Amino acid sequence: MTKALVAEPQVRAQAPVTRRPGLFRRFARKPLPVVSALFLLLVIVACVCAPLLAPYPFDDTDYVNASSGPSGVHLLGTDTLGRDVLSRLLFGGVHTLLSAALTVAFAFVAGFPLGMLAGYRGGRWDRAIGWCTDGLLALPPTIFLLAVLAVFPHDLNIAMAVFGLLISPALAKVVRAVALGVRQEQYIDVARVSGLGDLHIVRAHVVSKLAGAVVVQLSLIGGVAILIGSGLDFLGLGPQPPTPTWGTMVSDAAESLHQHPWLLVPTGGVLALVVLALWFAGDGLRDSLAERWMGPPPSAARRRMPAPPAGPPTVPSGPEVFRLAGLTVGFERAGGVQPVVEDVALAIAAGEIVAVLGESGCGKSITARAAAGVLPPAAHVLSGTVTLDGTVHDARRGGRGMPRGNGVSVILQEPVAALDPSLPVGKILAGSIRRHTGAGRAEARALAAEVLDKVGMPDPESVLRRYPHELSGGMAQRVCIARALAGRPKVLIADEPTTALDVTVQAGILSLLRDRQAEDDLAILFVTHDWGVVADVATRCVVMYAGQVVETASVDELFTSPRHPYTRALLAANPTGGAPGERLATLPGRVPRPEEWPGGCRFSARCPLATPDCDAAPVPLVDLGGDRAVRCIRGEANV
Ligand SMILES: Nc1ncnc2c1ncn2[C@@H]1O[C@H](COP(=O)(O)OP(=O)(O)OP(=O)(O)O)[C@@H](O)[C@H]1O
Repeated sequence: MTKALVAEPQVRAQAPVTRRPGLFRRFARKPLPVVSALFLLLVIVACVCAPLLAPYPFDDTDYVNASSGPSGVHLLGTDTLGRDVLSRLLFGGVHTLLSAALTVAFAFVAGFPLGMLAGYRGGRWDRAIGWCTDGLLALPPTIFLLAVLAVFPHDLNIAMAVFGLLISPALAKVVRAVALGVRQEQYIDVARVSGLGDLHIVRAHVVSKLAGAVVVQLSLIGGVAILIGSGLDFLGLGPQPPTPTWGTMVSDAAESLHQHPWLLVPTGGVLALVVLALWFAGDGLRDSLAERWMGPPPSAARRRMPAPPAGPPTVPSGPEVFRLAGLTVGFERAGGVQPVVEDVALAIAAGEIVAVLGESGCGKSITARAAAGVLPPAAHVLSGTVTLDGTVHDARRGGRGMPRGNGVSVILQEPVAALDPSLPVGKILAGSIRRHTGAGRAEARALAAEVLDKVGMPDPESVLRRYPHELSGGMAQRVCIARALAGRPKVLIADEPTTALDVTVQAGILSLLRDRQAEDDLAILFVTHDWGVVADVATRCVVMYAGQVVETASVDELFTSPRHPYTRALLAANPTGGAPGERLATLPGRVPRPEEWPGGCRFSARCPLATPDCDAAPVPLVDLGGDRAVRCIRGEANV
């Protein structure tokens, strides 16, 4: 069923899908990395095929031509014993490159999972892994390698594998730093709330962002390993003569430097060139990986006035499905944790849209995010419970155990930021669908097209192939809604989902949410600071001020008989309610910052009805019966 769009601009929808070149083609456009990679490939293949390609055995001596320069017989000349330099470089390369490959492999196997665990999990994992990696980095690698070689004489492979472990913290720290950053992206929070497991999120959303940094780090480690391994060979600690390695060849060349300086050119040259080529190729590969998901920045979102109310919302029905109780959330400030929302409680019935309203900084988003379990890392839930379908979950543990995706889902203010920029829409949606339905790849893609159709997306097949930055704000928000609904959630938490959108797009998204609420009996917690939106979609309203709920009521009651002076002042300042030419009332002053909250009524400094009694003691939320409650000492009298 395709819903008609409400005059939503489809400029980007009609643009042809940009086909991105694959990784190989992007890499092929970079001359220096390409030449470096080809050179490396040539060296590796030549070394591996040394028994076939080398013109002479590595220990074959030609005394007549000893210490000769390049010639037709010996392309790179001979050493002091008349051994062919090219042949020895080819045979020796196997040892040198193999030991470097072992270093890289051990560094990766040890460093990548540790860094990922520390960065993605954070907290105790991060601290514990940080101590281990710092301890490992503090070990002097040279002394350690000499000790290993004392136990396993001349076994450079074992020594370099140990070196891989010693240097793995360098990789772990890079992986941790990137994973830590990616973990804080909105699309990770949203993926978690849409029910995806950690393993899936790491595989689908984190690993791709790490690939570039890991490639560069591994190429650096590889280069350093070649140099360190050659250094150990140079000192005679590696394989013994006549077995060639690049390090022993440089050592031989250094010994005869005055008599036969040419010998240092091919031996030292190959070492330097291979290391440089490795680093250049690594950088090029990193850039090509990054280009895969770098698109033009999303167009700046415009904020406009809302559409006028479109008639009464669907009448709520059904039993309570979601309840937030005693929620207090704080942020660390100098001197301790400062609460920014306090003792917030609200409930939503199936098929009901509850709006959370208030000025900027009142705590609406923090409340919604705590309800969804997607608070910023710096936030601490000090108390509170989230009850979903009768089961109580501890909000201090992020509502751990609460069903995500098919229980609670979330959509946020910036739809493009909530979508992983490195994945096309099809993959983003299919991931959620497969998680919830167990469908195979092809089936999940077909279902993804269906879900997009259900949220009124024109030409779903084409949208599935697009990347987030190729979508308009309205289309991206529809994709977010489609993903949020893919698991058939009971509760949708919408944190200002239309604020960043154009007014016509806003109307389309609101109408879509109303449809889903009515047809799927969806309970929606809708954060907004816009009375127009409240009138348009909400059935009940929770007004917040300075971190507290100050009034709750049905939307009709709130519009006709607001009880709290703050609600009245907000309504009076509502631009959609003003008559043309009439001066709009403004709300003097500002919301006090959490550190400035007074002991009594938090609104008293701005309240026209304030008396000394208002500041005497904290004001409780008074139940007025039915849906109504108000936090004002005048309580019921406040009419
Ligand atoms: N990451 C953060 N670090 C520190 N304090 C924060 C952080 N995020 C929010 N706060 C504080 O928490 C309080 C509530 O913020 P919140 O974002 O919930 O307000 P809001 O009502 O949703 O405002 P807006 O409509 O502007 O989003 C504010 O005082 C704000 O300064």
